[in-house]
Amino acid sequence: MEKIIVIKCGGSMIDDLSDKFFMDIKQMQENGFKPIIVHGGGPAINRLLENLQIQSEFINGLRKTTPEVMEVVEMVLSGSITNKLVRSMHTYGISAIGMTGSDSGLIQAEAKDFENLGLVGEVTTINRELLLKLLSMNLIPVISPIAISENSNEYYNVNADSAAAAIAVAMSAEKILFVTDVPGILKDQQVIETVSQNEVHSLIEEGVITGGMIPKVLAALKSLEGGMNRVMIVSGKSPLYKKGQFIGTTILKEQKVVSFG
Ligand SMILES: Nc1ncnc2c1ncn2[C@@H]1O[C@H](COP(=O)(O)OP(=O)(O)O)[C@@H](O)[C@H]1O
Ligand SMILES: CC(=O)N[C@@H](CCC(=O)OP(=O)(O)O)C(=O)O
Repeated sequence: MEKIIVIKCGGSMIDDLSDKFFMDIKQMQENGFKPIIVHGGGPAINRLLENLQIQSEFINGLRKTTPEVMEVVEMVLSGSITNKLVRSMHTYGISAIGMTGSDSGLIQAEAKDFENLGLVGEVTTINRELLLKLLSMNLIPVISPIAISENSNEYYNVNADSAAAAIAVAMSAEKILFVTDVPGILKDQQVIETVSQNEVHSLIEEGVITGGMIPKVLAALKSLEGGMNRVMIVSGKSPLYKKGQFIGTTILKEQKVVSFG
């Protein structure tokens, strides 16, 4: 099996990705890893909506998506950000191919809660074969989290963290990295190096994890439940790894205590 690594690039630092970030991706490929990039773009969507004077609101970290908002979401994610990222990768000599999740049913979804959230999608299926084919050609897929319904009649806005988690699980990836604008989960301004599933829930309840970090850690937990073993939150503003180790917060599966006798 290929050593697939899913890298979710958050919109929070997509314009500030360091040279080292791209060089690290190249290095991963040279070390035999097959990266798949899934990107977000929340802040850029906010800016264009504001310029167009279109109101939008977040409910539990998810953008309520009317058809009008959806047009802007697609324009920014698939029209602008995917292409920019692919061009940057080419500048560093990395062969990448930009795709939206609705290409060839790459990400299929259904409405999460149409009444309250409109066109927000929950992933149901990933076109695994398509991604495997692209990876076998040594291309890095750069995916925007727009999904399509099973009957292709509807398209959906999927939170990029959940899209990345669904892809990592479907591809049986070795690792998923949530690349964001902070060096990991912070508590009292210090990075927490490792945290268990239960501790994550406590950190949310205590109000340590808030805002955009909530959908990220929930997606991280979902990927652990889906069978992933290595889940990390790392910064895109600094090198991804040092001395062969990724730098950031590792979210660990709860260890089951087995008692004998
Ligand atoms: N405990 C925490 N540790 C680190 N960041 C946190 C925490 N709680 C909330 N955050 C916020 O989460 C943000 C990252 O989420 P978000 O802005 O959605 O990023 P992205 O666009 O990369 O997905 C950080 O910039 C920070 O403001
Ligand atoms: C449903 C939903 O909220 N979709 C997100 C998709 C982009 C995203 O997730 O971007 P970040 O990674 O920068 O947060 C949105 O509309 O902002």
